[in-house]
Amino acid sequence: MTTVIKNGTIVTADLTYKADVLVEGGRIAKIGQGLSGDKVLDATGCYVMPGGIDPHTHLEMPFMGTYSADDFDSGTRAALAGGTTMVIDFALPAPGQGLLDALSMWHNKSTRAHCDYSYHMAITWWSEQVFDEMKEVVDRGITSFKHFMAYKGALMVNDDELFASFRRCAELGALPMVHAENGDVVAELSARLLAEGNRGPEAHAYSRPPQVEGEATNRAIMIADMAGVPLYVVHTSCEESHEAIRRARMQGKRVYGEPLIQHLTLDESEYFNADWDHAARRVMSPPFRSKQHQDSLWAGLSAGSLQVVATDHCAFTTDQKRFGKGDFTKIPNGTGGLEDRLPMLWTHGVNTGRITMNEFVAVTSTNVAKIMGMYPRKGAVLEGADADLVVWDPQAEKTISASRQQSAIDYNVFEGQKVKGLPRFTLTRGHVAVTEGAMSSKEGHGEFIAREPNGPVNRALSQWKELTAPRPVERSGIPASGV
Ligand SMILES: NC(=O)NCCC(=O)O
Ligand SMILES: [Zn+2]
Ligand SMILES: [Zn+2]
Repeated sequence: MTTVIKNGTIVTADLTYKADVLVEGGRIAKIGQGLSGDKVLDATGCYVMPGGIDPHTHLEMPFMGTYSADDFDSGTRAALAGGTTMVIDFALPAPGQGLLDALSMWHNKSTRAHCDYSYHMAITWWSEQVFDEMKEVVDRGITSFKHFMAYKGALMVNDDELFASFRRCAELGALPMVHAENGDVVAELSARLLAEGNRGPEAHAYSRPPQVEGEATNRAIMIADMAGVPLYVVHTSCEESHEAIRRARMQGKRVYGEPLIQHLTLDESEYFNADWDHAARRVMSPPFRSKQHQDSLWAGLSAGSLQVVATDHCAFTTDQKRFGKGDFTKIPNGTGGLEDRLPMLWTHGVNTGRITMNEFVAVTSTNVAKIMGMYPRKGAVLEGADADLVVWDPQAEKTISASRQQSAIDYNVFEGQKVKGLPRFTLTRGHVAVTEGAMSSKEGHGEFIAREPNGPVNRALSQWKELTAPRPVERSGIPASGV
């Protein structure tokens, strides 16, 4: 059984051209003119692009005394509905729990996935066992390790643990990632705000100013540089953090920054809404920022100093958010966005001229696949690549509404936003999962994608670090060791 996508314009990270795409056995079999197949998908007036890859989701994640409400069933349905064909979630060992143990827990959850997936492994504590198991994790195709510099007393790791883990990542050809906020300062500010009677959701934003993010980003960059490893900074939300990344890249350091669609399009005024529920539903870390920070993030995407747009999809129901009534520190942190990332970015990015269509493909798919070690199997429209494709109708419009979403929660942070640019079809390894909003995805269709360590950037950086490593000076008559 073959499927042909006809009459569309292929848009990749670097090319735009008219051609048909033939899909067979879950892969792209041929790209060319006048192709035919058993089943025809009409792409007239549409762009044929690699499906989105969301590198940052938390599905059924145990967090702040509860579990995020979208699991691998509803979460990956939401992804496909919005043109995203792969998610990278986080396996999160409880402090003291082994990495391989956590991994099998996440493998159990993801059996329900409708689209392909991978994980990052979180380093939430440090020991010889963690050090040893990191190798096995990489051998099993999980090549990125996440570190929380915030959430003191829960997930946070300290600088000595960061340095040890980053060095281990360097040895293994893996990529360390950071949630960059100074957790000690956030804890102090939170306690002071509560003591002063600041108990509402707006205090969440007061407790996490841009400085805590800028400081932690810079610290992580310097630690990664000393460990000789590239670094990926998740949910970059402000100019202070972007500035640190930009500066590091200008100095030749290998650092990636990931803004979220929420930070690009929603601002801090949401927290001043008179409705407690409205504000609490938007509590996430880092919080939404001012317009000035948003402009910085958009500029970073067009300038190339920021490489990826994600969602950090970590959705909680209104009832879950209400755990924090009277104490903002107990509001579960996180927002949704999986179904809306591509339409919102197209509407506010491509339709406004802030980014090109090709840049859109790069930041939503191709750059993720390259950075995360799965290109060109994913993130490409090339013969032999997985047929994870979105046929994008730039004229299709809708108004975002929780009443029509796949996500399991009872609201949407983008409620009422009009978007122009939607999937006509979404294909996951050749299976047509979405047709003009109608779902035909299959629970359990999603497969785990093993990723490759030691990509070109890791190799180049370790070569450079080896070349410039400290060496003893040879002096005549004195052994170099100084003995
Ligand atoms: N971002 C957020 O508020 N929740 C999800 C966990 C995290 O990424 O920090
Ligand atoms: Zn985070
Ligand atoms: Zn996250």
